[in-house]
Amino acid sequence: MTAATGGLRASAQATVWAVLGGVALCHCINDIMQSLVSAIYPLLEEEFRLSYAQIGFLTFAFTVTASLLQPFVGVVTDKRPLPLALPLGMASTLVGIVVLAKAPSYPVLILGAMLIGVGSSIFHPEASRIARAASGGRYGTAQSVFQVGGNVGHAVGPLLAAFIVAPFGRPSLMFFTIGAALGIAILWRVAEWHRTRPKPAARAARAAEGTALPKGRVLGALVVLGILVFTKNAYTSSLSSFYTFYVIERFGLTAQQSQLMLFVFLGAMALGVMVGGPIGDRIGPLAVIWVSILGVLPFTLMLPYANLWGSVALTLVIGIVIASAFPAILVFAQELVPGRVGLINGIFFGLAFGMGGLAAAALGALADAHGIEFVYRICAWLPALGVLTIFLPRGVVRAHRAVGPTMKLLVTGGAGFIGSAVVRLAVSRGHEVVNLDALTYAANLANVASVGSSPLYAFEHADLRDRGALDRILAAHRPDAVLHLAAESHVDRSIDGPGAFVETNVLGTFNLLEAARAHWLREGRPEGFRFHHVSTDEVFGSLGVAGQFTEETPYDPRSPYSATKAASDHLVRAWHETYGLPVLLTNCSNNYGPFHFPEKLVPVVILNALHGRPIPVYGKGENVRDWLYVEDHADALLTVLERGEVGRSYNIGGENEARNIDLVRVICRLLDEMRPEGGPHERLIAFVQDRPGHDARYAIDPSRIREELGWRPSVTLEEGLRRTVDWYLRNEDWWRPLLSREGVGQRLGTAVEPVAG
Ligand SMILES: Cc1cn([C@H]2C[C@H](O)[C@@H](COP(=O)(O)OP(=O)(O)O[C@H]3O[C@H](C)C(=O)[C@H](O)[C@H]3O)O2)c(=O)[nH]c1=O
Repeated sequence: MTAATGGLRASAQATVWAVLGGVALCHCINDIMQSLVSAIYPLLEEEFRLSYAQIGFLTFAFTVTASLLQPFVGVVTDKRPLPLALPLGMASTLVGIVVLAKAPSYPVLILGAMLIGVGSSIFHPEASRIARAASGGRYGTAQSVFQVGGNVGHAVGPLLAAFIVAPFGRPSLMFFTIGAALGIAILWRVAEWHRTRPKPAARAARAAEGTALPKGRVLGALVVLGILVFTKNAYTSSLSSFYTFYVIERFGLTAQQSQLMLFVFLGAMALGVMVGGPIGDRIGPLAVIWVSILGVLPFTLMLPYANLWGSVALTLVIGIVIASAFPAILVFAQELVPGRVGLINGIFFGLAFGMGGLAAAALGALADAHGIEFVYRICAWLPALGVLTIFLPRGVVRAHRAVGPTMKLLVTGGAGFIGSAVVRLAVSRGHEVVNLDALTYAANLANVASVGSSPLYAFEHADLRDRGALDRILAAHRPDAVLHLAAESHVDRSIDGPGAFVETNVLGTFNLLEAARAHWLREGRPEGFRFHHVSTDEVFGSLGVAGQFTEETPYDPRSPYSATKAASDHLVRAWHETYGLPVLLTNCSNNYGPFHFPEKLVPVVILNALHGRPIPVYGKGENVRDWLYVEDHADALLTVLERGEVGRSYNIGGENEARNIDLVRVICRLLDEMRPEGGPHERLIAFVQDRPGHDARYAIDPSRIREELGWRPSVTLEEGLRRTVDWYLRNEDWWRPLLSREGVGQRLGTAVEPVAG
């Protein structure tokens, strides 16, 4: 790999870290103020003679306000960014602190706590969303950085309380307002950045964020995650609310010493959230949730039996382990409901605060009745609820896991169907991506709107036939690899007008090879450079009833389209043999999935059925294709790019062979279930004139990629089609404008007379 390949480019990295650092700092200041609510409890108890129940209720007043407001803030921020949210949130917390410092009575104390709750509810969802938007796909790390700010704030709160509030009394809270004013100034800068960054239209962004699981499973998984948030927060918040009393009672500590003990606990939590996110980005958030929620149980059970120093050690471990779950829970939930990050943040922060407060109030009453130790024994068992993680769907987070070192990729055809899936996945894995696209009839920038504002993404409007433009773009961006997907791809169109296919697929690939070779030489032939040509299994011709295409199958293209792809494959191999250009080739089977342009079989069937129009099946529908879910294909392409052997080709198939007619029937049945209308959709099937030279059967032998690179498709055809149909049902905004594009909805590929000229 080149020197640049090992990490993100400096500029993008600096932007990411500057924004994340700013958000974390603001979070820290905000949460220092917030944590003072519980840190001054011993003082309040002394001054106002409060019972545990009243103290619990104070926490409840703070958290109930925060939890009820946060989902609303989340919904608003999904619709449009709120540049004032962060300063406003901080300002409200600030006023709450002043009220708390001056409060003459218990009811005014409650008012102060509620004002701090309002501040938190405005602050948290939006700050977390900014962190995610700036993260360049490392969502876990972004949540960790954001949350470590909060946890450091929570830990520093008791420390300040120990040395300032405890000796000098409540009015010293005013000191903190000065620090908070400083925080607002920094926040203003972050908010300014947020306001001025390019924003994709919210709807297009939602449409572009990929598929989701069936609604029932999403809901079930969200409920489980909600219970885990409850577990984590009821546990940590009730522990921290009563910690000071617990250690005072058990070990006879002073108020100051008890605050130091609280600092150990909250400081350990800061460490926990710091490590949870990056580890989650590596091994998957689900694994982190498992380890942390279940792993904390034995340590908690030991706590009531430990001596003072044993308690300090256990407190450290418990804090680290339990807090490492939180970034992972949040990232997992965000992945479940793509495009609704604000809402999910709102619900989860709301739940986190609300559950903690509810638990504190209830446990406060219990502590009055049965003693503080009893409360501990209840808390100890809460993490057992972590067993519910077995119900969480594993597939959701697979695509978002960072793999290998990051690179700067030039992706051609990144506004197309397969290209855009590669762009989205590559950005989500932290790669920098330059999307080069000519924006011809099948391209659509809405396909990449979800990454459009990422600092890792850039777009270049250029045509492969323009060699000058290719040289300029390669010199300007200096990519570590070229992933070449741009092509005219529709077999029917190649029958009606083969010229465009020869120009783009053959001459375009030739131009790109030459421009890439010049770039590679200019850069000093970097060892890690790759030119990856994405091709098709159609180059191998047509199979009979048995057999499969291997990488050794002789080329036998039979349509103008496949002939041009075969030609470009040969060019790429020749550039490797002759000039030593480090190339990779992949030949894939038929793709399907979200963002598929409505000229190919799967979207044609879905949309014609939805409109009650005839579903055209060529010939008798007995032709067989091997169906590959597009997001699996994108994953395979990045796998080959990262680990494939130079000069080698890899066949990528879905291990899902089906006759066209059977596939069409499955889609009809899915639509009967998901959008029942009139009668069964199968009634719309119409057998029409066959495609000239229609290849009978394609089937891929995927042994090489499976055995050498360990890649396999992740979804069955039934599951992939269900996701696809669901996506089209939910994304009319995306497909509706495409219906008026040239040739869509018409029968193509029957013009066998030569075109004049
Ligand atoms: C559009 C249409 C197609 N068909 C039949 C024709 C084929 O046997 C099968 C799939 O046709 P489609 O045009 O969607 O895809 P292929 O011709 O197999 O080619 C596709 O998969 C390969 C790997 C690529 O490399 C091509 O780029 C890609 O377009 O359904 C119908 O029966 N009715 C229709 O309305």
